[in-house]
Amino acid sequence: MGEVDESFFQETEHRPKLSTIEAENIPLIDLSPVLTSDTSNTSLAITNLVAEIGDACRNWGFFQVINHGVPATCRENIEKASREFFLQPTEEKRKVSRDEDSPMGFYDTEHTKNVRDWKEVFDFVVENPTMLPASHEPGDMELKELVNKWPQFPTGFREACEEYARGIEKLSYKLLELIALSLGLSSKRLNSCFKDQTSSMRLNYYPVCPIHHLALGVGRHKDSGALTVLAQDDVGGLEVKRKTDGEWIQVKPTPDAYLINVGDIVQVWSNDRYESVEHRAVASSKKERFSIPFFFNPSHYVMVEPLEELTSEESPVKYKAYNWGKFNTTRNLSNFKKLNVENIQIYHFRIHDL
Ligand SMILES: O=C(O)CCC(=O)C(=O)O
Ligand SMILES: [Fe+2]
Repeated sequence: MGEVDESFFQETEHRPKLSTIEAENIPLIDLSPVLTSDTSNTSLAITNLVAEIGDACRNWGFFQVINHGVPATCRENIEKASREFFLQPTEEKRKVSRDEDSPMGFYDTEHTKNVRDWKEVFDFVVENPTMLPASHEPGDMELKELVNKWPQFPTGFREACEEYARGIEKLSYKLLELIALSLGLSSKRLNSCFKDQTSSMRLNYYPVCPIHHLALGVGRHKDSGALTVLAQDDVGGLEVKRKTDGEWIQVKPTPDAYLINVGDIVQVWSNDRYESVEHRAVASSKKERFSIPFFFNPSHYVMVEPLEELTSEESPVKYKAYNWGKFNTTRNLSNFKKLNVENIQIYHFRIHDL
């Protein structure tokens, strides 16, 4: 990481608090009922599980899952590969640097809400290549291919990433189906939106931070996709904005669990029944931290809008339809540089005169 400069400094109101509130941890949900049967099963265990997921999505927007079916070795392999990759000298990592034309790979100057994050990342797409709009201009129909850039070292890095991605993708479909059921939809109602998925994965490395009281590992934000499945190590640092009072709550890491949050797309599909909740990661002055989010995202051509089944005269449509690919491409522009404009957000598509 380069010299400490003011681009890392959060505005006073967004700086981390020195003491965080001890609160109950966010819900921990046992997925074993869907390990042994599929989501079309109507057993009492599945009905109860669906109700738990619905409550967690409504009350927190976040939950943790255990007995999720992802083999422990998959996670161990990618965690080891990630650690070995980031602990290499910067010039080695820069061999797979991302840039505007080829946005997958290594990056250490990301900004969230125009403030630099205290982290390094490595990004890859789950389908290689992935198609996305070439530009954010609404009239431009040209597509571009996102292609992964794999480092030569550590050996086995690519295999570990690809194997883990397949395991988490399977879990993501299960979660999508459970969330659909919890909204009163059929379990497979949303699956076709992911036919040409634009899902991506990120390896996050948060180095020890000497200015942890001024900077954040990742600044406050909401995830713009459908679902995020996060593996965090045992250091901790992720904070979630509690819906009841707006306080930042630390998510205590649970061994072998994945942390799930619904993103903006689920908020729009559900017509605000489930909200995408703001979160951030504090940086530690003592320990480096690693995390791995999987961003489960639909095909670029999906028009995101409230689902017909969830709107009615009593629950009128709250969002205008938007094209996911264009939204994503516009959002990604701001990750590369400090912009003087506000980032695109779903509330720009909100219908105000209800
Ligand atoms: O590292 C974490 O705990 C959170 C990362 C995150 O929120 C993100 O990359 O979107
Ligand atoms: Fe996030």
